[in-house]
Amino acid sequence: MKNIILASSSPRRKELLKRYNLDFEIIASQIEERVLPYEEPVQVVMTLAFQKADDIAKRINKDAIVIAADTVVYLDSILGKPKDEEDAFHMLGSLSGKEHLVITGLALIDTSIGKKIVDYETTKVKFRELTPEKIRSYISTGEYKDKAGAYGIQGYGDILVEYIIGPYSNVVGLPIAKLDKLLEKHFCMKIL
Ligand SMILES: Cc1cn([C@H]2C[C@H](O)[C@@H](COP(=O)(O)OP(=O)(O)OP(=O)(O)O)O2)c(=O)[nH]c1=O
Repeated sequence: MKNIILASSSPRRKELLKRYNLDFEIIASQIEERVLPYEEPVQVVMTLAFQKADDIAKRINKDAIVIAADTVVYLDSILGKPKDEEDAFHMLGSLSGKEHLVITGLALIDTSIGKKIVDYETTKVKFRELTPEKIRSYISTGEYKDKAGAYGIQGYGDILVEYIIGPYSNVVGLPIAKLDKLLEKHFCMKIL
């Protein structure tokens, strides 16, 4: 069995991967996540996921498969993590009553042979019409922090969502089915 390294500081990614039949180590990448305004969201998440995986692949001195991901919310423009409560208020207000996309880039690097695979997954999420009171109540839970689009569907944020089309784990930050497919196809490995 190959060594697996999850290059992530995200507790959500760790929890999603821990459910499966896979021993892995966590080493968070230190890259500065810079989004250029003219880039397409798919390009952005794949580039950032690759930079995270590559950062760790270059720093470790052993054979391993390094897995990294990057998630953004997209509605006319890219919504990353909110800077503060006001930013979260504006983000959630702009998502109210509309469909948006959650896009996660996934990067896998096998350091033993230098193989690099980058892909992405998309999930459509429709929000309810949200009153300013509802948005404020949600923000007061504190769960908006550190999450793309200022919500977490896995927590109180579920109350904001009317429906989703596509994989749930992708919204939480690690598209498990896509990861399994890529591992199977390119690295002859399964996570279940
Ligand atoms: C939309 C949404 C995002 N998120 C999270 C997933 C990601 O952790 C975060 C997006 O930030 P990312 O920059 O993708 O990841 P991160 O900084 O948390 O972790 P790392 O780069 O070290 O891997 O938003 C949820 O947890 N639930 C949701 O419903």
